[in-house]
Amino acid sequence: MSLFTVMDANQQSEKSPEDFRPTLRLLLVFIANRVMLVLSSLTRAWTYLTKYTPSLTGPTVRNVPEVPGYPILGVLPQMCNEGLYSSTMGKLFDAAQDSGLSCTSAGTVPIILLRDPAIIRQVLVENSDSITRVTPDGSGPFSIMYRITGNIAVSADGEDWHRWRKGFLKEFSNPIALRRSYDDMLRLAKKHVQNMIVNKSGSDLCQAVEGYALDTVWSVTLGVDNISEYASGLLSVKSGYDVMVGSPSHFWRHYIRNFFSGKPYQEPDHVEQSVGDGIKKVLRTLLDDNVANINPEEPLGGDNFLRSTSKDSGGSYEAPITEDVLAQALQVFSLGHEPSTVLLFWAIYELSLHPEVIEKLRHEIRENRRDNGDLDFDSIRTMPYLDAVMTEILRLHAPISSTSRQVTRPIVVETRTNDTVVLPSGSLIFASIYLLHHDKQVWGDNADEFLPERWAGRLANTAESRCEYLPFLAGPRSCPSAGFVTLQVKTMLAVLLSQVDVKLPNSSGMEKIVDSVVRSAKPIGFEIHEARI
Ligand code: HEM
Repeated sequence: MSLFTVMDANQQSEKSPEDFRPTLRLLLVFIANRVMLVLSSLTRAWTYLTKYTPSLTGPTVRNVPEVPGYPILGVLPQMCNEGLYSSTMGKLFDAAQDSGLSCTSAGTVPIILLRDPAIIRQVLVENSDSITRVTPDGSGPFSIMYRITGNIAVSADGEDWHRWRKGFLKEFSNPIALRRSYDDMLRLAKKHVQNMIVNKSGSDLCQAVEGYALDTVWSVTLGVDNISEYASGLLSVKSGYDVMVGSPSHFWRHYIRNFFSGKPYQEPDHVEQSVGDGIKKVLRTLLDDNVANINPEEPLGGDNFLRSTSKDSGGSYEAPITEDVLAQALQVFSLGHEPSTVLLFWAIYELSLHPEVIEKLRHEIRENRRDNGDLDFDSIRTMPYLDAVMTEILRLHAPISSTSRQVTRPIVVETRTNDTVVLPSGSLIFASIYLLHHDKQVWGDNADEFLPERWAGRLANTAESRCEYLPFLAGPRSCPSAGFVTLQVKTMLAVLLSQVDVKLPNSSGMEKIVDSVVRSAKPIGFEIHEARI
């Protein structure tokens, strides 16, 4: 019976004081129970606070300009997502104008923004062993991804990371492997452009190019080239994952969920657990359905990334899907097609605004194509204007807008104003790739303009090693698939430009949003007009 059962007035008047005793006892037990719950919650809150926030006095970093802290950053999702990326990052970036870096705090954790390329280099490249994406106790800026997917190349350190990274470099960057994948890439680009021609128009350009990005990456990964035709399960678990990984306010939601369920901070909360289970289930089905392609002892079928991973990690005919195969498949799931999709979207968008660039590209394609109309692997990799266009699109529209790390050992850096600064252990460092690529101090007054010509006589590699240009980051933790992505996007652009004009009738005043990647806030419709060049 509930304590608060409503009784009518007559019934009550017939009760003697004795009758109320059991109810009174129950009430006292209930109150004592609540008091205990509040006390234990407060104790747990205090333990959490003192454990995960090193001091409660609010940090500052000596010799670094400060902007006001955001002690409850992220409690309100909207405030956090917009606050961090547009407002907070912008303020930090402005404050770093003279010295090249600036700081604020979230709660009591120092947050340091690196603006100057030379300082970014000192931290990300020269001190790469004093920073991490995920600390051994499971915190750090990539901890959400880590709790959902478990250890994969992007979150791992040590032996696992070495082995997994090597696998990616071999299959997604090595020129011999890229040459091998090019014919499939070209065939898939033609297939997807043909679909666009047949459909004539569509309401969402991003969705239209996503199929190509998915098919090409899984063709190299698993040796199947029509994954986009049965990818609805994959895409729906992916969208839940992207929202979570790209949202800084998720840190707080996770903190609150685990706090109330009494779980340690490092463990996945129930929402993360269910997203992670969903991803693993969909991927497992995909791998099981294509197990012959992974089997290292299967005589038929060509090489692919997961088959060679199985071979290298002791897979057999009976058990081809090893732990390494699962980890690498999860990594491809996590980063494999979304950034390339938005990159293709931004490339088509930018070209639609610049017919003069299309003309120059078409001229270069005509000069280099073979008799059958196709560009061969060597030409597409070395055509200078296509390369400049690609580099400029990656500068203006870097799909991954920022990077962050936790400092594990104090790092000493020299500022632009020749001060020496110590970045304390435990602080979070950020570099905004988006703002760096639009920084007038680095790129001049025309930094916001799409100008492939700026790359004439300027090497992307040099800009990258100076940390002025970081679409794929630089240093030991840079993207190991940059070679693949560049070829993938160039191939699609070359096929599109050879066959069609793409018009985007409603794209003016486009707004961007930032979650795990930078994308258009609204779907952008398109029209396809055949064009023979
Ligand atoms: C346009 C497409 C892509 C862009 C712009 C891109 C960019 C990046 C960036 C900026 C990072 C560093 C992230 C950070 O530390 O904050 C990264 C890491 C990584 N990317 Fe990519 N990426 C792309 C596509 C891919 C693809 C297709 C794959 C796999 C098939 C991939 C696999 C990885 C891996 C494994 C890492 C971690 C590397 C390590 O820690 O050693 N990326 N990527």
